[in-house]
Amino acid sequence: MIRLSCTVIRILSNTMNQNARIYVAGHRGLVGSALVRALEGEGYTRILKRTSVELDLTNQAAVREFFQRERPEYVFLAAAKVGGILANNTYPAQFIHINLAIQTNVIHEAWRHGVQRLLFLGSSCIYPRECPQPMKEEYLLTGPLEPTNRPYAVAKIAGIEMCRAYNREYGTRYLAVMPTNLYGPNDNYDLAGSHVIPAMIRKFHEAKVSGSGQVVLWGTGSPRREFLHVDDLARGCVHLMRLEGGGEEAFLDSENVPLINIGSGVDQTIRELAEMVREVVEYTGEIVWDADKPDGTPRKLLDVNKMNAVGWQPSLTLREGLAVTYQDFLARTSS
Ligand SMILES: NC(=O)C1=CN([C@@H]2O[C@H](COP(=O)(O)OP(=O)(O)OC[C@H]3O[C@@H](n4cnc5c(N)ncnc54)[C@H](OP(=O)(O)O)[C@@H]3O)[C@@H](O)[C@H]2O)C=CC1
Ligand SMILES: C[C@H]1O[C@H](OP(=O)(O)OP(=O)(O)OC[C@H]2O[C@@H](n3cnc4c(=O)[nH]c(N)nc43)[C@H](O)[C@@H]2O)[C@@H](O)[C@@H](O)C1=O
Repeated sequence: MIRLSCTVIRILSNTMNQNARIYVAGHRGLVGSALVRALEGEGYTRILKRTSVELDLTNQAAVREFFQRERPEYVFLAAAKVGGILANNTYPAQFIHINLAIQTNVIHEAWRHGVQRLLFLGSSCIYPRECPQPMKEEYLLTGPLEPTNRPYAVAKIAGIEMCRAYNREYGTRYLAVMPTNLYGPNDNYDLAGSHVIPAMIRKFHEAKVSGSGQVVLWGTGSPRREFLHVDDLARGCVHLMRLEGGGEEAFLDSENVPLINIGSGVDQTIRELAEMVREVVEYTGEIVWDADKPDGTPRKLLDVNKMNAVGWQPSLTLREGLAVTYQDFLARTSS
């Protein structure tokens, strides 16, 4: 796979100076922690962080007070209620309520306190269930959504619309980035709430250690998914945040909407993924498919031409990413 072109990035990236006050909302999560690694790796030192206990982003008064006191100049909005297919399907009210509350409070208070640049993280589930593949940004709102995550997707679409509306009415330059399914360090390995990759890593690893001859996976294994290592996503997000005139036009649509997909551009079936994870973990037992569990969207492959056009490419293949993620899982579970 082509390695990230640092030269292109440096040419376009000369804003967001290293003393800028940058708020990473959700800094302990999969995405937020990767954003902090990427920013620190680029020399940023004034990164504002709050846990959900220190600052509950569903509390509007607390969010207002935080922005008033800390005055961030840039905001990465990676705090959200997040989960895999089962969690989304089991807690639809929480997924719509908490996400609408967090993003409404953060986007609005960011604007009220003069933040010109905010990056909102959406998800590839915003596109219609039966979307033409690969999914282009312009396919948003062209068909019915996948029922297992519709409340979450509707909240994310509202977030995109807020960025669009604030940009139009108030002249901000907010970005809405739609990542494909992600994985990497600090992922959620709780089997009831997790996405498929951490679930497979944990299930295969525990079966290997216990000597169990069988691992049960969900659905039919036939849906297709695209995956991106979270460090590649984070570098892409930092890159986008730093673009100024000359780079940004490349991904604005006819209404100047800064909606941009980010993914690897490659997908595979869940069954193929299972074989890859099994190999990485070195598990030799049988895989059983529980068809009573939902499959979800049949296929989710993003069109990533816009992202590639602004000089970003992923650096890790899925197999490489799975290998480093399993090593990270081992390091964390053995300590
Ligand atoms: N994981 C994935 O595959 C994908 C994720 N995304 C998007 O990326 C973003 C980040 O997801 P991800 O990192 O995976 O999620 P995680 O669950 O790993 O992290 C979410 C973070 O949000 C914070 N948070 C949740 N509720 C609140 C609250 N009420 N107040 C303050 N903070 C809160 C948590 O903080 P704390 O730890 O302090 O409790 C947590 O660290 C989300 O917008 C998600 O939709 C998009 C596509 C795929
Ligand atoms: C990021 C994305 O994530 C969610 O959508 P999803 O892509 O369907 O998520 P998932 O990772 O949970 O499953 C992918 C596929 O894998 C299958 N699968 C097999 N075995 C296990 C398993 O053991 N656990 C899980 N979770 N899935 C399994 C599972 O049945 C499905 O077919 C939404 O939250 C959505 O809102 C969203 O944005």
